[in-house]
Amino acid sequence: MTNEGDPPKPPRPVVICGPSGVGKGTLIELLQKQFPDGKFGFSVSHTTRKPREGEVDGVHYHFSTVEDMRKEIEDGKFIEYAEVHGNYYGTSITSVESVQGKNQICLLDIDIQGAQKVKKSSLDAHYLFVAPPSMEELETRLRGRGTEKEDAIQRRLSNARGELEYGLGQGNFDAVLVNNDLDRTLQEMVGKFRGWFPELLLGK
Ligand SMILES: Nc1ncnc2c1ncn2[C@@H]1O[C@H](COP(=O)(O)OP(=O)(O)OP(=O)(O)O)[C@@H](O)[C@H]1O
Repeated sequence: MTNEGDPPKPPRPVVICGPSGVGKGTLIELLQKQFPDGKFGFSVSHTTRKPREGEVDGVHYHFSTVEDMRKEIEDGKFIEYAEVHGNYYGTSITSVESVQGKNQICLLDIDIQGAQKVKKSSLDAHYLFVAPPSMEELETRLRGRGTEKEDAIQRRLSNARGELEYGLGQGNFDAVLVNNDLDRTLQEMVGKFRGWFPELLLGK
């Protein structure tokens, strides 16, 4: 029950999942460019992996250490966390709250393990899965990005099979997009968002 004096309820967050290299980061960046007036905010995850070239602490990730993250996890500061490809990744309560506090649609770019935990949390989110047109194309993108060594690429590709199976499973996501042509996928994504947030995304 909401009373007149209550602050407005923030928009529901959107969890965006998909195998590494499928294009989640690229799509989120383009989405934010299409709506430059701050309709969307990005929940900045924590990670213990090393920053890639050009990645900025507090913008792309909060770069942390295994020791610090374990402590904060124990202290209950994370909505979800997971060990992926040998590193910890997690979403802190504060990072989502700081976006919601600005009344923005909070975007969470997280892996399947994380999404499953978010589903069990009190965060009432929409779930979007991004799939590659094929495993071959996913491999091409991962290699083309040039940010991982061979063993990391292999690990990501082998994880991708299980992720795809879950992502494409009946009822696991509210929407599934196949990221073939980037521009088209972006427009499909915008279409889904318009359906979920009609009043927020009017006329854009
Ligand atoms: N539709 C597309 N067609 C061709 N290349 C694409 C497309 N979408 C993204 N890419 C390219 O694929 C590579 C991987 O994209 P991106 O880094 O956004 O993936 P990601 O899903 O965010 O990966 P990670 O989970 O590892 O961060 C990038 O080099 C990007 O430019």
